[in-house]
Amino acid sequence: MTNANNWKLNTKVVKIEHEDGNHASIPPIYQSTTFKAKNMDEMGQYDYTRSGNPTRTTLQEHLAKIIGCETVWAVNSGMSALDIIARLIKPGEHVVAGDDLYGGTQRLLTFLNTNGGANVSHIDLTNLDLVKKTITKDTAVVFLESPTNPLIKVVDLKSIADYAHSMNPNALVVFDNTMMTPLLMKPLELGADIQYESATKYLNGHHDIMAGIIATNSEDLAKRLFFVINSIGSGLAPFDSWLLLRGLKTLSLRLERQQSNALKLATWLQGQGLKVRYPGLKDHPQYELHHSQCKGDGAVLSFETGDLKTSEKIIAEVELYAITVSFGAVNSLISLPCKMSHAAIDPKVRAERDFPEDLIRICVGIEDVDDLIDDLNNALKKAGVVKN
Ligand SMILES: Cc1ncc(COP(=O)(O)O)c(C=O)c1O
Ligand SMILES: N[C@@H](CCSC[C@H](N)C(=O)O)C(=O)O
Repeated sequence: MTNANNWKLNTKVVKIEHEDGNHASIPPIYQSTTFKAKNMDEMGQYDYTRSGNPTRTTLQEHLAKIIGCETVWAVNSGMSALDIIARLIKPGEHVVAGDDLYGGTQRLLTFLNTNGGANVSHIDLTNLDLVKKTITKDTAVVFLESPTNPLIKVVDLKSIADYAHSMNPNALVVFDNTMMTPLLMKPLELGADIQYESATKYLNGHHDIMAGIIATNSEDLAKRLFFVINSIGSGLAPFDSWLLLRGLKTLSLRLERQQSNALKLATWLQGQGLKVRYPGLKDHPQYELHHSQCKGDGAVLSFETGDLKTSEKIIAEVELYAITVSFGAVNSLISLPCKMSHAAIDPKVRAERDFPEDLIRICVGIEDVDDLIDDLNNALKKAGVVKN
C-alpha cells in the first residue's frame, strides 16, 4: 500500500521515480539518438530521441506528478512551448491575448497575426467587462499570463476560463505559469486547458539550460501536441532533461527563500517612497484576487523611479545583482525591461499600454537579504533617489 498520492508537493519535487535496470539512484542520461529494435517487427518503446527518450520520459512523468495532471511534454524552450501550442490554431481563427504578455510571446503572436496565422485581439485581461465584450463564440484560443512580466498585473483565470468555455466549449484557455510555477498556482484546476512554462526560469533555477513544459489533462490535446513536437523535433534533449530533473529537486526550497527575500526587498523599496509592483504587498491592486488563486507571490518585482536616466544609473551602480534578462535563477538579477526583455515590443505599443520606460525589474535570488538591500541602497544613494 503506497502513500505516494498523499505526499505534499515539497516531497514530490524531491522524490524522482525511475527504473533503469541497474538501480542507479539518480536517473541516468540516455545520451543516445537511437534505440535498438529486438527485430524488425518489434520496435520497443523508443526508437529515436526526437520521438522519445527515457530521460525525457522520467522528467515528464515527474513533472506530471508535481503538477497533478495527465500529461506533460518537455520541450526545448518556453517559446518553443508557445509555438507548439500556437500550431493548434487554424488560419484566421480568433485569438484573445493579454496586452501585457512577455515580450517574446507578444512577438510570436504578432507574427501569427500579420502572417494570416490568427486574428489576435490584445486586451487588458484585468478588465472583465472588456474580456466579455471581446471573447465570442468564435474565439478559438485565449492566452493568459499572471502575474504578468514585468507589470505584475493579475488576471482572474477562473472567471475568464469559465466565460470563454461558456461562449465556446471548444475554446482553448492557455495559461503561461512561468512566474508562479506548479508549486504556487494550479492553472489546470482553475479551468485552463493547457498550462505551459518556461522551465528556463524557476523550474530549473540555475540558468544553465533552456527548456519549456506543456501540461494538459486532455488526452486529445496531449496527442495533438505530441504530433507537433515529434514532427518538428522540439523535444527536450537528454542532458537538458537531466539537468532540469536535478534543478527541480530544490524548487520548493529555492522558492521559499526567494519569496521571503522578495517580500522584504519590496517592503524596503516601498519604504524609500518608490512605486513598487509585487503581489505580496497588501496595496497591490489585485492582492485579494492573486491570493485567491495562488499560494505564494513569486520573486519578481518591479519599481519605477520616475526617470529613465535615474533607473539606468541605479542599474549601473549595483554590484551584487547581475544585469541580465530572465528570472528564476538562484542569484539576483536586475534589468530595464524596455531595453532588455521587452525590447521586442514596439515602443509605441509599450507607450499605449502604459509600460513605463523607467521600470526596473528585480528577480530576487537566495542571497542574504541584508546584502541585497545594502547593495540597492548604495545604488539608490548614488543615483540620488535616497539621501541616507
Ligand atoms: C513569462 C514568460 N513566458 C515565456 C518565456 C519564454 O521562455 P524561454 O526563454 O524559455 O523561451 C519567458 C521568457 O523568456 C517568460 O518570461
Ligand atoms: N533577447 C531575448 C530576450 C529574452 S527575455 C527573457 C525573459 N523572458 C525575461 O523576461 O527576462 C529575446 O529576444 O527573446
